[in-house]
Amino acid sequence: MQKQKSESRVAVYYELTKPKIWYLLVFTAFGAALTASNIYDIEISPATWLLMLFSVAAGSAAANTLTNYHDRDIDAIMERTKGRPLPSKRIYPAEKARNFGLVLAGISLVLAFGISFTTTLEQGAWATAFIAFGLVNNILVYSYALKRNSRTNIILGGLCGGSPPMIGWVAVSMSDLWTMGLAMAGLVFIWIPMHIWALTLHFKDDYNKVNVPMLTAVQSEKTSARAIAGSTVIMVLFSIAPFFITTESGDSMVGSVYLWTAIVSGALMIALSIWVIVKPMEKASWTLFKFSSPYLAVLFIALMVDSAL
Ligand code: HEM
Ligand SMILES: CC(C)=CCC/C(C)=C/CC/C(C)=C/COP(=O)(O)OP(=O)(O)O
Repeated sequence: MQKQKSESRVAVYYELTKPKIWYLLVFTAFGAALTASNIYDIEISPATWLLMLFSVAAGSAAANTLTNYHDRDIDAIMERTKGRPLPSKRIYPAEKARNFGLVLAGISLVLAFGISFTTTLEQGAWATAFIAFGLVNNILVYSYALKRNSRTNIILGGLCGGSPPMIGWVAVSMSDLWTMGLAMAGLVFIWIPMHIWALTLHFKDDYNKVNVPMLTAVQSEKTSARAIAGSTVIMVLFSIAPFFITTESGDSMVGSVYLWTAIVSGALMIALSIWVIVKPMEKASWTLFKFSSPYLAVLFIALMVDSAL
């Protein structure tokens, strides 16, 4: 009985971190690191892999935990979130979750700085800075400052999504960090509006119950559908950018395998967003949301494969 109880304690704290979300965040860091390793033919030591992946996992888990702590009041009201560990009192008092999140955040910063000892001090310092930026942007800027006050909360509050690819890149090289590294971070950042606005259109009533002004919860269905389609087109157009980026010696970073993957997968996402315009409140927005994460993963897989060829 005691073993089963201790497992459920681990499981409920694991659930508190929203693992499905940080799995993809960690995957984008992994993708950026492997792509940089392929492009510059730099081997990544096992220690650097572990420090980089675990710092991003701990940082993302910390951010999700601390935003769950902050949003426990509205989460208890929204249908989609009321079963979570804090609203359901499966973790009580809530300060236990806050402390857990703060410890995770501290661990993520220490692990990121540990990259200094397996690469260079400059690389470790940048990795630490990107973790700190991700934490501050997601917890303080998005959740505490913007989420309940601005329709554009996910724009300034979405910059954190670019942190994991920047950490993955800088764990391998400082070269082209602000061109190709930033482009990979941009893929995640520019992907966010289509990812979340499709979902919040689907859960419009939930968000209005708690007065969270997600753009597609407060706009008309027609305007929301257009915002989703517009953000999808912008994302697809931006997804071509890595194909045109070259190294300092003028060599392309990625080639036609990535280009055609981005074009074909982008065409599917645009088709889904047109479906949302035609039938805005149907399951079309939910389908677009569910396709959005695999779409981002496919782009990062194509970057890894193409850079290895
Ligand atoms: C401000 C930025 C973002 C907001 C507001 C946001 C919001 C959300 C919400 C509300 C959900 C549904 C959660 C649930 O009810 O289970 C969700 C799911 C998800 N998010 Fe995001 N998200 C953001 C950025 C990101 C980023 C940067 C990533 C990873 C790169 C990401 C990955 C995911 C994944 C993998 C899921 C689960 C998808 C599924 O169930 O199919 N999100 N997000
Ligand atoms: C490296 C590092 C620290 C990066 C941080 C990146 C990060 C954790 C991004 C997650 C963003 C996200 C899923 C927000 C959830 O929004 P929400 O709280 O509105 O969703 P909810 O309504 O489902 O709770």
